[in-house]
Amino acid sequence: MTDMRNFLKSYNTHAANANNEAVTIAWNYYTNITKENQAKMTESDLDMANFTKVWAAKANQFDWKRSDLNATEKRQFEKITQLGFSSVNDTAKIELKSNLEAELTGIYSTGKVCLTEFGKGCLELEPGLTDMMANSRNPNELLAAWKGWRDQTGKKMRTKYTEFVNVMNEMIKFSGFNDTGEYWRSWYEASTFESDVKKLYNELLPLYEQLHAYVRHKLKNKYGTALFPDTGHIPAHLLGNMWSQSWSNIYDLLTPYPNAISVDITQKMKDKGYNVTHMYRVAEEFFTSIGLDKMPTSFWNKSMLEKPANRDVVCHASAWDFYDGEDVRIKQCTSVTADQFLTVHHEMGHLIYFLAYAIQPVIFRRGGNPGFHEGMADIVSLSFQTPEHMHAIGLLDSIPNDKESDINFLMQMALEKIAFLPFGYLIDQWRWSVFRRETTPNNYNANWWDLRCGYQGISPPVQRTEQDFDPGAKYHIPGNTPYIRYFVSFVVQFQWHKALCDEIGYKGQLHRCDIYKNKTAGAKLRNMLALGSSKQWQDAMQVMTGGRNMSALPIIQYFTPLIDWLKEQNKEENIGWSAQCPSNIPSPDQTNNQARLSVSTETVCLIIVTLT
Ligand SMILES: C[C@H](N[C@H](C(=O)O)[C@@H]1CCCN1C(=O)[C@@H](N)CC(=O)O)C(=O)N1CCC[C@H]1C(=O)O
Ligand SMILES: [Zn+2]
Repeated sequence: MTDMRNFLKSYNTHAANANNEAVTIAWNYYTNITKENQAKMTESDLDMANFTKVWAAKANQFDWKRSDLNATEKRQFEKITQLGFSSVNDTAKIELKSNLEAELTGIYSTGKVCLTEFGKGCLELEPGLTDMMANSRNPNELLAAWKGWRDQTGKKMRTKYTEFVNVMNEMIKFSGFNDTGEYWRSWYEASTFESDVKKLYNELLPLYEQLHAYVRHKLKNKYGTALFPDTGHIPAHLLGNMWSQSWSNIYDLLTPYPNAISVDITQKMKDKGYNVTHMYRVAEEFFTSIGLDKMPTSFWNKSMLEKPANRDVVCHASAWDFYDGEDVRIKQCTSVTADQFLTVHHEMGHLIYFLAYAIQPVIFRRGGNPGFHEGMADIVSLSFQTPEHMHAIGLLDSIPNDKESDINFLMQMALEKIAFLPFGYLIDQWRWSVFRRETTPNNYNANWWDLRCGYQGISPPVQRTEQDFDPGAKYHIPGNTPYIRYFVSFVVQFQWHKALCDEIGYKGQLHRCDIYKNKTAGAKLRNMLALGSSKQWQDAMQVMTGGRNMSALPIIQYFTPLIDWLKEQNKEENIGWSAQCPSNIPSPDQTNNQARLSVSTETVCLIIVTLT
């Protein structure tokens, strides 16, 4: 027994060092994309795979399953002996997987789109193309950015991604999984996980359908019905976001009551002279106000909070744990916008989780499940965006209490949280089907768009073929980060928000609850966070909510006032869209002619005005 306990202590010390080394080498690549740093990361991946194998073999020398170790000690052995991709003995496969992932992430992170016909020069995704998708109201410009990004990223990844899927599936077989998707789903420790999320999606679909119908109606008013297919889909490039996953940036086209109060966080931040550092200080102050940790000094010295001028980096924001209980970092090409401010809170939420479970043995320094980590990253956003909180931090002059302003606020939240649900759900529906070989390279893109049209009710603004590889235009596909975690997060964060608001005795409407400065709320949250993955997530859920399962009821309760309003607005609307994508999608040259025509029309008008 003591030798097993000594083994666990020894593992813990070695694993902390091994993880710290591996994360540092990965950090060097992600903050400086070079062939040399990629090679070092591949070397490190080989070392990590070897470390995992060696220590799993040592662990299995003990008859730990039949020992009288306690449940938590046995759970440590169980996790130490889970080999994942490391079980394969063929180092060539480990190297291939590592290089493909680095190259795919590199293609994504260095993609540039030259929009000379719109006088924009060559733009990177952040901030150039992201800002354009958010702020342009010119459909031709939006189409050029939307198509250009897919041409410069996904289109260049198709062959590598096919290889990537094959090598991952070959490797994971050695750990007893049929395919990579089955391995990824095993992290949720529930044999019914796939049907559980499907059930949640169906419970939430009515909310999304109402929002979709309202937004489609408003966008038709703005852009004219000619752009919209008669199948009920919304063209993907009009929703303010490169992937149509969050619609907050087109709120100005959707405002329910323009004469009532709306919170324009971007403008307010600019008015108040916010800079990047201040955004992080404000986010940190939220967490400390509820009794959670402040950022260690090393965070400020070692993070990459702005895009460096002189080298290629992976700009997609991320949170990094260096497994020494103190060194936690954010890598983000931060700019002063509302979206970015939310991401700052998101990434810092991950860091708060890292710091809270640093008390755990290294093998347990993970979220209760990956969706829990994302839920913690987002939970503060439900308090932080309330008019109450905006007023508390000086971004709103007074707290509006009229019905119209309340609907305006709920609309803003729905454009962020309801709009996301089908997107969060479908990414891994596609990937799981690829790993299962139900989706194969000759229908990668067709199946992707079947899901995008079917679940999201959006359509491609220009014809797509199997020369394209649109999944590759979304970070998590080349970056190989599973995505169902975000769908889980968008459900559980509302369960936790309700639980925290109940705990602090809040009696108002859930969507106006702000846990800011409430130490009771922070203490309850910390109790769950500190568990890490030492317990099954259902136990952690019980700590937070008293129940053991995911539930759609809190998010439905939160948005009910808006859904009732939307049903009123949508009385004349055909709710929903056809399951298949529209058949009459314009071809690229048709859209080019449209673009030339619209530019020339503008020019002609200008000449007439000048001549008269
Ligand atoms: C902007 C955010 N970046 C991810 C995140 O923070 O989750 C990054 C990249 C992938 C994993 N990751 C991490 O930082 C992990 N190390 C966190 C952990 O430790 O588990 C992101 O991708 N988001 C936020 C909302 C929806 C989604 C999107 O933008 O589509
Ligand atoms: Zn996250």
